[in-house]
Amino acid sequence: MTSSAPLALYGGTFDPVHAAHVAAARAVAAALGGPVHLLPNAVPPHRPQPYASPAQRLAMLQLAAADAPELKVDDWELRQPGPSYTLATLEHFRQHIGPERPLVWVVGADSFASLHHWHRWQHYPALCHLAVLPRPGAAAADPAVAAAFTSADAAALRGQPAGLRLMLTAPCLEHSSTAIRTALAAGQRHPGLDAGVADFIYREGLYNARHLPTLDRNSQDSHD
Ligand SMILES: Nc1ncnc2c1ncn2[C@@H]1O[C@H](COP(=O)(O)OP(=O)(O)OP(=O)(O)O)[C@@H](O)[C@H]1O
Ligand SMILES: O=C(O)c1ccc[n+]([C@@H]2O[C@H](COP(=O)([O-])O)[C@@H](O)[C@H]2O)c1
Repeated sequence: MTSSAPLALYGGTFDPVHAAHVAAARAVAAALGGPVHLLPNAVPPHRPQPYASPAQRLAMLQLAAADAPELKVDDWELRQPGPSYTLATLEHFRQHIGPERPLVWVVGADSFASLHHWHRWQHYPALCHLAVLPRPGAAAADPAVAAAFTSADAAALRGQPAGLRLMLTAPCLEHSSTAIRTALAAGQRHPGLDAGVADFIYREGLYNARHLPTLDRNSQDSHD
C-alpha cells in the first residue's frame, strides 16, 4: 500500500488548449488529491504536426492554467527529440518518482478508444493508471485495453502504483481545438477559448485568426 499523492500527467497537442482540457485536468486533480501536469507533445505520433509552435503551445497552456495552482505546465516532452511516444514519457516519470508512487495518465474518452493503436500500449498497465474523461461522441474502448486496466475508484488509484482506470463521469464538454481553429479563422468567438489565450492568438497571428469586428457582422451585411 502506498500513501503519497498520485502524479497525474495530461498529455496533449493543445493546439490550442481549451476549456474542456482545463476542466478535465481540474476534475482529475480534485478526484486524486494531487497535481496534474499538462504535458504538450513535441511531435504528435498519430496526427499531423501542430499549427502553433512548441513555444506558443506552452505559452497558451501557461495562460490557461494561471489561475489553477493544482495544474502544472511541464515542457518535458517538448525537450525530447523525435515522436512523443507516451511510453517514453511514462518510463521517464516512473523512473523519476520511483516504483511506489501512483502515476496516472489522463485521457479523453476518444483517446481511450484509440489507445490500442498507440506505441506498445501493452506496457502501460505496469507503469501507470488511466484517468478517462467522458467526451461527447467518443466510441467505446477496445476490449483488450479495457481489460488491461481494472476499473476502480480514486481511493484505489491512490493505494497502488499502476494498473487501474478511473472513469470520470464529468465534465463532459463538446469543445475541440479543431472547432476553435475553425471559428477563429472565420472571425468568430468560441466559448471554449480562454480570454487570455485568445489575446495571445491574435497577437501572434495564429490560426489565421481574424480580429472580431466591432459591429456584428450580420447586421453590417444587412445594410450593404
Ligand atoms: N472536449 C473534451 N472532452 C474530454 N477530453 C478531451 C476533450 N478535448 C480534448 N480532450 C482530450 O485531451 C487530450 C488532448 O487533446 P487534444 O490536444 O488533441 O485536443 P482536441 O480538442 O482533441 O484537439 P484537435 O481538435 O486538434 O484534435 C486527449 O486525451 C483528448 O482526448
Ligand atoms: O504513444 C503513442 O503512440 C501516442 C499516440 C497518440 C497519442 N499519444 C499522446 O496522447 C496525447 C493526446 O494526443 P492528441 O493527439 O489527442 O493530442 C498526447 O500526449 C500524445 O502525444 C501517444
